[in-house]
Amino acid sequence: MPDPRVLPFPTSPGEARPAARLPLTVRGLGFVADGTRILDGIDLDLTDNRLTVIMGPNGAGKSVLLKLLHGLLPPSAGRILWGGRELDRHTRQRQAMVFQKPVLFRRSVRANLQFAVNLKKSPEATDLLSILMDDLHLNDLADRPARLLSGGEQQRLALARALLLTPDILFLDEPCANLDPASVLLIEETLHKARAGGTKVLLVTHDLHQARRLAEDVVFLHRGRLTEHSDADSYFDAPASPEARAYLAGQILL
Ligand SMILES: Nc1ncnc2c1ncn2[C@@H]1O[C@H](COP(=O)(O)OP(=O)(O)OP(=O)(O)O)[C@@H](O)[C@H]1O
Repeated sequence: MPDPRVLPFPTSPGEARPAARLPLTVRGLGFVADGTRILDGIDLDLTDNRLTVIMGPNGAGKSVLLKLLHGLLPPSAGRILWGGRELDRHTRQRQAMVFQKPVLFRRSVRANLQFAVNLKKSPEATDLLSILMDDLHLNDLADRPARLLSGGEQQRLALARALLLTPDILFLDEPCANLDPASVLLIEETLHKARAGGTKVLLVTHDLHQARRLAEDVVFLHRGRLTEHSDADSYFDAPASPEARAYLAGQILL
């Protein structure tokens, strides 16, 4: 009997920390814009399937890092390897991204979701559609124009559409900013299920409560540099870097 809490992605049952389907290696990554160094010397290995939270003060470079990893910006220096290879069209198709401001088609909720189902062209996609519509409470909204939904409703739709692609990697950039607690809960429960189903989740959030609820490991950025990558327990209980300690204490970092 399949576990109804787990989305039916292909998975390796019984493994608490399975290897990521698409392991990431980053070496010496840098991004310069208009002569300003936004990211510098980033080294990072994400090789297992833990839910990784990326934290850091405003302007630290978190969104830029996600965009570089997803191929939305070109690096100025360094290398990003997915499964040992540079990002290509095939690898990109194994990734999905949810932005803080959802990017939706000017069509109904159902049409937005159907677009992703059609891309997958698999019989399982239709089953997954019905699970995600239930989980994210989208059934009553199905015929509404997506652009007229509230922020929380749009974000639930964006997450459902991303997960319909059954991505190996799911990037989320502050997906719960400005959402009410009920929407946050629905999104977090869905992320737990996606992670349990084998999707590697990389989430940017400023919400410490959310980070504590979700993170299994934490990457901390400060002024374009990666100062810490720790297990979540170590990060929250005894952060190794002075910058992360100050951030968690609510001090303004300059
Ligand atoms: N495409 C771009 N071209 C040039 N500069 C950019 C670009 N995107 C972001 N920046 C700059 O890079 C810096 C880091 O931006 P980024 O959005 O990654 O920060 P962040 O850590 O996500 O911050 P926040 O927590 O405020 O969302 C900022 O100073 C921003 O103005």
